[in-house]
Amino acid sequence: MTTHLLRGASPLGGAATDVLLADGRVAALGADARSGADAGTVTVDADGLVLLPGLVDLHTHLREPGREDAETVRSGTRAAAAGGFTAVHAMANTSPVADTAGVVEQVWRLGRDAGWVDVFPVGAVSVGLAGTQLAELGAMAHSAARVRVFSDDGQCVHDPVLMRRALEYVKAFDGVIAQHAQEPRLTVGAQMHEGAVSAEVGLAGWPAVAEEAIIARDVLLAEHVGSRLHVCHLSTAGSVEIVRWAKARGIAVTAEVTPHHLLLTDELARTYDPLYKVNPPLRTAEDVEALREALADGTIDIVATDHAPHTREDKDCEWAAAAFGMTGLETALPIVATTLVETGRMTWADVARVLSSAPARIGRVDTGPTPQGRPVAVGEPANLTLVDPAARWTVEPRQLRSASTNTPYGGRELSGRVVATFLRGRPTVLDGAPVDTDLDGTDPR
Ligand SMILES: NC(=O)N[C@@H](CC(=O)O)C(=O)O
Repeated sequence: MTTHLLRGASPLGGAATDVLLADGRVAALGADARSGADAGTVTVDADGLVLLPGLVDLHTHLREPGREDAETVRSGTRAAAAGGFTAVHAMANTSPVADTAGVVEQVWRLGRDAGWVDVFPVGAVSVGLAGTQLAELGAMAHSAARVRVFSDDGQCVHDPVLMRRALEYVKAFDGVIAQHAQEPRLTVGAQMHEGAVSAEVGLAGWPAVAEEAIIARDVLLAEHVGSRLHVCHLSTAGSVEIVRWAKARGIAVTAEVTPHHLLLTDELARTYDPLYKVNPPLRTAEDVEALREALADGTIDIVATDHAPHTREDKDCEWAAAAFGMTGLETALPIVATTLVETGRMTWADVARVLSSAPARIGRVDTGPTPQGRPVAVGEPANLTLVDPAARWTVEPRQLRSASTNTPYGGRELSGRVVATFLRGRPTVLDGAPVDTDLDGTDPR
């Protein structure tokens, strides 16, 4: 395998050094890296670039099997690599649902064959996401896909008995239940955040309490059974308060926030453009500020994209008829850089934590056959991302690599750009573009 020398890279934004990648690992740093290079080594000019551990997404919708018109494992993971990711967890709301060992193994194999990032399938909690009968959690955990994260995402596990059983069951293999916190009876027909804007624009509201009531119940359930709970996409200031309380009490809860909930507000619903329709909904500026603060102070553990690609037919229609969701893999890091690093509230080391080491740890993929989210250190797998922190760029939806174009950021200027991504020492992205020819040369679109 070709060796690479990253010249003048700044690991986690620290002092510049040279980094040698050989045999899939970080082989040497500094002067040792230079002396370890040989005639066949490819040099990458990393002057002024921040070197991060490869990003790990705990919440990606890849749509395969079933909705390959919106995204395939191949197209979604290529977009992920372009966004600096070396691993994604693929959500279970596919068709068929990933609720058996067979389906999770299929998704895992598709990911391995595509070769862009490691794909770790998420298993459904309930059969068919129907919320009534526990899925084959053990069979999925012991399959080749080694599932550790279970979620009915898109649906809430609203039955407290089922949730309790799921929390108890996954303890046997150190799994975690990732809850989509949405009380269904409080959100029947809901279209957007319930508040002043929903009243003005006349769309059915989705109260903050519908999220907060489930989180409050679930942290208490997790405490009661002594199991791990992960809360997906926190969107309200009240949710932050509950998670803060639960952590102070020693409950084993972790939480994520999406890039869009760190940046966008319900004011955008005034456009009636379904690009801004998402589950959970965009909230108020006060909620956005509480989420930023909670990410910076560690109450929220990670940023997860909730990349939710949808076809033009499913998004280019009137608001009430449109699907919930927005793409996010290629804009996640720049949004964190723009909202939190550029403003001095987080360092690049913090970014490495919230977008790599912490999600890998929660998903239990920091160990095992293909460890992710490891430190940038000699001997560790060379899953790495080079970022230009000074780059400013304007999002052009057609230039993004997802098979779907439902990004809410078109025309928006962001800071920070992924220049290169390495998966076990092999470049998947160079000069900001996916390295198609090193793989099998096919363009998924
Ligand atoms: N996050 C979203 O808005 N959409 C998700 C599922 C969901 O509804 O949570 C999707 O799969 O499209």
